[in-house]
Amino acid sequence: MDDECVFYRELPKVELHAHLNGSVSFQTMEKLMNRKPHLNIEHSMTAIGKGQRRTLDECFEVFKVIHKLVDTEEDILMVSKDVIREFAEDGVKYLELRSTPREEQRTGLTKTNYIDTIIKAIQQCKSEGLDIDVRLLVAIDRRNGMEVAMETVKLAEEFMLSSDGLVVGIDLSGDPTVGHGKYFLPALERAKNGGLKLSLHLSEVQSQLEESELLLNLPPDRIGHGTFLHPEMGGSQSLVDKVVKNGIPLELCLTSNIKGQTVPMFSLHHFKYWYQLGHPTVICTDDKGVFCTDLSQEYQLVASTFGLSQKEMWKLSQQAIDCIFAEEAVKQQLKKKWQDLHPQVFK
Ligand SMILES: CC(C)=CCNc1ncnc2c1ncn2[C@@H]1O[C@H](COP(=O)(O)O)[C@@H](O)[C@H]1O
Ligand SMILES: [Zn+2]
Repeated sequence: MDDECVFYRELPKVELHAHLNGSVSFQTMEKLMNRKPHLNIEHSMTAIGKGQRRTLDECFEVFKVIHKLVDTEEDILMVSKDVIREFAEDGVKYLELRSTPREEQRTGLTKTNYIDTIIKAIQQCKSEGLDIDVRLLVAIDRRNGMEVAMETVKLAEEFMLSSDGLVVGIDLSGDPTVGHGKYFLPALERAKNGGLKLSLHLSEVQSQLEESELLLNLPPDRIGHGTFLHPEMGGSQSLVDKVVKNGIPLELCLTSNIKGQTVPMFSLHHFKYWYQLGHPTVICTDDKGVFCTDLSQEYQLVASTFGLSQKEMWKLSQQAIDCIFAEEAVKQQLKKKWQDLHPQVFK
């Protein structure tokens, strides 16, 4: 590893946009494939390698394959623990995982068990002494419609009350070309009123002005991607104004956007636009397994693409602490941790 790599790995980081089943590493995938050899699934079907690009449709096909491999409580426990360990090894000190609760008739998996198992994994990692604070966002997949969305919110509410602060919010994700955001407003409003934080995939693809306008009125607590919000990308000044006025942080995932072809090249990534505005942005991975990346690589990529210094990158990782969904006391603990680690990272 060269000095730059070492710096970005040692840099303490906050990861706020990581889909559990998109974050499964090559090594964990190997274990899953060995558990289910009859499925005949190969690595080329679950990840998009270096230099490769796929259409959005093709990317969403990948998740269907992964879901076949992860369909028992045992799988979910292993996947969750491996993903948490890998983020910890990469220098992530605070992680918000997100995942869509699934039921599988074949294996008897229920949505409640699904969430319970992820919580169990978080607790086990904690008791093993891993230096990472992990929280969970329960995800709504747009493909499943408004009724399932409402059920999901109710389930998340129950877990928010019973999980000792581990379940902190709701994510709206899934294929952005399916359905319309307006159908999810009642569920999202209920979540917000009940004390769940909202992170919404917004303007991930072009021509979603009306949907973005509606969803921004909630307003959400964070935005995933927001690729097409600003006027140069076919968005509008009114959308930008709403985001800025409400100080809504953006979760930005460079490799994901390049490999999913919503952004043509790194130098044209909307990180630049929002960073120049001085608006809070958080660098994230989205799906580190599918896109073959990790958070330290994403930080290094931002630094090299936009010519930011190590000091500026430190500031970015530190400012991400203010965007987390966990309570104020956790923010204070993390700020102290960053202070303590500073001399070691800049030795
Ligand atoms: C296609 C592409 C470029 C992916 C990146 N952008 C994404 N946009 C919207 N939803 C996503 C994305 N990546 C993952 N997800 C959601 O996360 C799920 C996988 O994680 P999980 O099963 O919820 O644990 C997917 O089925 C999908 O609902
Ligand atoms: Zn995402």
